[in-house]
Amino acid sequence: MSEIESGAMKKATELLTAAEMRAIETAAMDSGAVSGIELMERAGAAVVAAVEEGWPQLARGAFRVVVLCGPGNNGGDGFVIARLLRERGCEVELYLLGEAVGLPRDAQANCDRWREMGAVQPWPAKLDGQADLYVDAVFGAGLSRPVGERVVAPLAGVPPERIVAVDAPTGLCMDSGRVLGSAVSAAVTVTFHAPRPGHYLADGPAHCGRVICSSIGLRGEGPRRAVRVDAPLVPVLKSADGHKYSHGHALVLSGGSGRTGAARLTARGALRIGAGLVTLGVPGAAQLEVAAQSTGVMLTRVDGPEAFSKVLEDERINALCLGPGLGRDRARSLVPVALEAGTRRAVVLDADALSAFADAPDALFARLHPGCVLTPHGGEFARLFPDPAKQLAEEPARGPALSRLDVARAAAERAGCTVLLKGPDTVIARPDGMCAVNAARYARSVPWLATAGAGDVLAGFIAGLMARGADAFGAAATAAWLHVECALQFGPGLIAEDLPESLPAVLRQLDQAAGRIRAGSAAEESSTPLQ
Ligand SMILES: NC(=O)C1=CN([C@@H]2O[C@H](COP(=O)(O)OP(=O)(O)OC[C@H]3O[C@@H](n4cnc5c(N)ncnc54)[C@H](OP(=O)(O)O)[C@@H]3O)[C@@H](O)[C@H]2O)[C@@H](O)CC1
Ligand SMILES: [K+]
Repeated sequence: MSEIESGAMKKATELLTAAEMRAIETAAMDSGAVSGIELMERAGAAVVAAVEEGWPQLARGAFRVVVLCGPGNNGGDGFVIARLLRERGCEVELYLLGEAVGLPRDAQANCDRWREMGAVQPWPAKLDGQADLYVDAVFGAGLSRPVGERVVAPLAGVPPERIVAVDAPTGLCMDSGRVLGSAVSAAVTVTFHAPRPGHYLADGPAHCGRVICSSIGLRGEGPRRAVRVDAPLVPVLKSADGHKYSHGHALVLSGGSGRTGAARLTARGALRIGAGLVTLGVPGAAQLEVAAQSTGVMLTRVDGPEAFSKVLEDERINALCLGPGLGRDRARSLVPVALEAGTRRAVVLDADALSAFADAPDALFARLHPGCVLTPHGGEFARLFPDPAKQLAEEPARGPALSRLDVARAAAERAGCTVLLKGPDTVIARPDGMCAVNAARYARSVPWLATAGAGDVLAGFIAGLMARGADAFGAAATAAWLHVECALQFGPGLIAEDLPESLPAVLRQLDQAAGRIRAGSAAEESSTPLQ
């Protein structure tokens, strides 16, 4: 079920890095609100609750569990889980990586409690794979270096459907979703307080299975430097009193004859998302072709930079999109004109408008402003930002590993504008470091969105929202979220043309969900008992 159907309408969920989570835990403990041992007990209990839900056969008895504990507090959670499952009548075996001497204090205390009911066995070379459940409590937030084969070997032959991971599957970096050395793959990953970027980025989803985020009674929030997008961040439903010009005018620049399809998709996207007017800027030779294929979109002739400047004398044109099917030569001559108006005009640069500047990205960056959005896929990103891309491609030597958030942030700072780095884990970064992740993962997985022209529509969605007055970051994050919702709405077999056409159904659901919330609050208001 897509999240808009849930009616929850929460716009975004904070994603905490391991260090941010540690700071919240430490602050709570320092304030005296809770002790480390209490947090560990709650964490263990949360995992047991998830196990009871996911493995209902536990309640029927004769349930055999293997718990693998590491040398830190993740292992400490493992001792709690072992004890609680034993108390529920399970047959529990526990193995510890390393020696009990040297465990952190809270983990040590829980190790001692476990010893009153069971043995702590030395690390096995392999396991028989016959238990009903395996608990991976080896490493979590403290993963500091690549994991050796010896660590993951016991779980090597165990099917992921029988593994529950505590906080993260061992070997997965929670900040980046990257594997350090080797990593466990689990059916369920239970994390605490707030999800982490690594549950959504890179390899995270392939290793986590399903993510359950459980409260352990902490109240603190992090610095909100990264969020997962759960709903539109900017208004997408139109108010009743708008006029077409109050919804802006987007101009999409097209390539020449035979290459106008991409820009037409972009324009359609901008129109569907609610720009008041959308015009395609087309070279003379392609005018007939575009006129024959486009309805609802206006046409204007733009042969070169001079004609483009002339068209831009119309101040009502407040958002531009250049790149889809534009051709690199045309991009090189038109992009500087598009950026001349500075922050007065929103500018979305995609595809050819990015590749055209691969040899001289600094010339492009010098002209960009906070009203711009760059929408590179991985290859375009590497051409414009070779240094961060190269660092990201290197095998991580220590944890936490460099993440897609880190490189998108670096790119946004360098470019001085919003950067949307495409992928199933699309990252949108603002120059001040704020990031949003639009995760097409887990229940929002849409492999059929990898289709020609889908990116052109996304650029149109962004330009359309910016024409309507949205800020660059909010427009990009919202467009990315809606793009995935459209793909979910349509389902397999989707082609790019279907994306704009799926938008009305998505918007209708948002409208209905908003209506439900309004109706809900009205009901609450009127629920005072009658006198
Ligand atoms: N704080 C709290 O109150 C709460 C915390 N909670 C739980 O604690 C977890 C975080 O605990 P943590 O910080 O102790 O880290 P953890 O993941 O156990 O690993 C650290 C140990 O592993 C070692 N090590 C690392 N990588 C390695 C490698 N590749 N190969 C070999 N060794 C390696 C590392 O060694 P070192 O780097 O120090 O040399 C160190 O000994 C968190 O995920 C959550 O489950 C919950 O109970 C809620 C309350
Ligand atoms: K773990």
